[in-house]
Amino acid sequence: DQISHDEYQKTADWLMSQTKHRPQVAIICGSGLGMLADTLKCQDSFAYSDIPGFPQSTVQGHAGRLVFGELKGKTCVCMQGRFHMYEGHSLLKTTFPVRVFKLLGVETLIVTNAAGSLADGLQPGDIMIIKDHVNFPGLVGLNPLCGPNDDKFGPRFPAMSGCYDKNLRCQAMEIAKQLGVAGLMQEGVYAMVGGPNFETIAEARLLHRLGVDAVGMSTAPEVVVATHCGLRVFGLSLITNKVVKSYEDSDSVNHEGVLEVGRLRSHTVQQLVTELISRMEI
Ligand SMILES: Cc1cc2[nH]c(=O)nc(N)n2n1
Repeated sequence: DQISHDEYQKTADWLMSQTKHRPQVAIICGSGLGMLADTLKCQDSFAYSDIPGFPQSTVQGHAGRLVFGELKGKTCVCMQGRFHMYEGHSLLKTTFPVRVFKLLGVETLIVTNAAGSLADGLQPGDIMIIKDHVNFPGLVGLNPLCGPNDDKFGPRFPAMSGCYDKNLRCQAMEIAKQLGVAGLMQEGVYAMVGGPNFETIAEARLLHRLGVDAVGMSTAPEVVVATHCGLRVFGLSLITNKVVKSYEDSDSVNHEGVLEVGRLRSHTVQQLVTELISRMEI
């Protein structure tokens, strides 16, 4: 199944007819991090179900609203709730909003997600600035860019090296120091797995051996599409749990625990993203 350029344009035109906001920054809020949207000023918000072409979010902890507004003088659009491959959506659907943001004039995409940590130094409650990702589904052809290329968005064979903007990563670390939360933060490699099940111990050990620091079930397809159409990208993972890597360890992870850490740290993530946006020279 394909999505035509006109379908993206139709959604963008509908949104532009419903709000005067013309966003420069788009933010995709991960599990339990939707509160960021509530801090936008002069909000115009829309339920995904009211937006032509938008899929429906079905995951507990994801609201399902698109919120436009002002944040530190920058016009932003925030996704409260995102779409995941494990919900059964095609990757064209999970990444549909990214191309709509491009057509609205957005230049920078900020993605946040919840993830389990494989790196010994990353504890639950820590924040990982995404330095790079491993897109496992993409490596086997589950990729939103599969099919005829839409040259209006980007090239047939887009480069992905450096898709997480280095300048924004440096600024985020600087902000963390000033906020006094640098101790919670480090850069790392994020891996996307399809889910919805969490990893087996053998899978966790394999990922760790491959140099992955945190693992989640989202983000990579959105970033691939964003990079394809020339958006600058910044990503961070809120570490919700340590992935079980030992057969002696009796712990196991569950979605409730993932949401709990999201609530705990969401204020810090909010401060970080807000400050990062306020420093953006648009
Ligand atoms: C959102 C999320 C949280 C975790 N934790 C984990 O151990 N493995 C995952 N794949 N994920 N994904």
